[in-house]
Amino acid sequence: MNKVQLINVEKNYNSHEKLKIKEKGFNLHIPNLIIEEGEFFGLLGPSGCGKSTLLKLVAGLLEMDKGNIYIENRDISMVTTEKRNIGMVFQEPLLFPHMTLKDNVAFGLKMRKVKGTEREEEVSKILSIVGLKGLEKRYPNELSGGQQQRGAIARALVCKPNILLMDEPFSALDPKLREEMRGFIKELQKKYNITIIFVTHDKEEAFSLFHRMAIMEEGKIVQIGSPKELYEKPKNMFVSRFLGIKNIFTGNIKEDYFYGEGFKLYIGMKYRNNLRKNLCNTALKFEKTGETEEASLNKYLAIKPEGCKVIKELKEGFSNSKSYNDNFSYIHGEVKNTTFIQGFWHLEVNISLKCSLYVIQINEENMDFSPGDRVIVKCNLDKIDFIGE
Ligand SMILES: Nc1ncnc2c1ncn2[C@@H]1O[C@H](COP(=O)(O)OP(=O)(O)OP(=O)(O)O)[C@@H](O)[C@H]1O
Repeated sequence: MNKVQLINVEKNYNSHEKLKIKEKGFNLHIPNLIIEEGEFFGLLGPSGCGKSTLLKLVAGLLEMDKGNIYIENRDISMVTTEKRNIGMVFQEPLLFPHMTLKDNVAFGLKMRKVKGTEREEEVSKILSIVGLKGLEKRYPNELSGGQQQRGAIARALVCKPNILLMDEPFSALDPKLREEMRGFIKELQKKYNITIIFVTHDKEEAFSLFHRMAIMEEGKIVQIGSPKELYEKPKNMFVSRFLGIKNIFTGNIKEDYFYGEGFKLYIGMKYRNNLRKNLCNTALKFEKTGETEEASLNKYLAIKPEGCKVIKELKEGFSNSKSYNDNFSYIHGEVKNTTFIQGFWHLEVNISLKCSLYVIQINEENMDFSPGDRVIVKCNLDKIDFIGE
């Protein structure tokens, strides 16, 4: 079921009278965004791309210039914030300092005129759900950062909101607590099937939490998908860079090879497999120059670190970049850096004077690596792709 839908929503800060005429305005435009019931949905993007603006529009804290917002198929565009029944959690817990935790959590219910005993029951229930039972009488300054944020979550959930909006709720916490809180919200979301829209610019947070996420740039959604989909098929260089996807090389395709800066990689099978046809509409721009299409292509080649395997070069005469069977390509290199993390090698291999390839592979017996080792990198052609600009 559609829980939230935004249709043709626009917010233009140009019309903000405080902005000087010459100042470049900001324009948010969301043609159509659907968030499903029980979905943990992320809004991701660099600072200033409009994540909080989008959240505020859903909450009714900002007025739209155009468009409609629906919650459970009801147009709430003209409905006030209080009547939208939305829970909100911000970066700072924003608990009232002069109230106990219990009173803070009860506040929303009191405003809704929920009677004493029912209120007590609801507050007690939600405090035990967020793991704060026993701390009812404490004031915010007597709670840790994580406890305060749990208090803020309890306060947002106690009125049984339609949706929970969270704007970088854990970014002020230290790394250990942040991880703990991520685990906590993930479990809570799953257990109670809460629909959450969560703003972050932290990739790690995004990959560990969201069912789906939207990557935003300058007020627009560039790509939507599950973290896995976005990692495997980033739409363009902006998404790839933002997600920190490694091993992206510029170069040209000619015949069965990709020519990067100082290296070449056999991509025959991948190329023949109609990849070119699939990408024509999205990524690759074929210039009609009269030359062969292949020669005139300027492309970004992405090689997934986990799709490669580094093998020690034992014998001479291994011809560079030749495929021994159709689904792999081989490239010579020299190990530049090695890091061993919990059973995995993270290797940086120089494949030319200008380019290095980052590889992640499981540790195997007799497979120790050191900087300076001559190696062969075996690339799985299923794990290479081309990306549009
Ligand atoms: N009230 C306002 N008046 C004018 N411009 C504004 C206003 N609020 C935000 N902006 C501008 O709109 C753009 C989007 O802001 P927004 O806070 O939505 O970004 P964000 O993606 O949430 O950023 P961050 O990650 O830094 O919180 C920014 O360029 C910002 O300067």
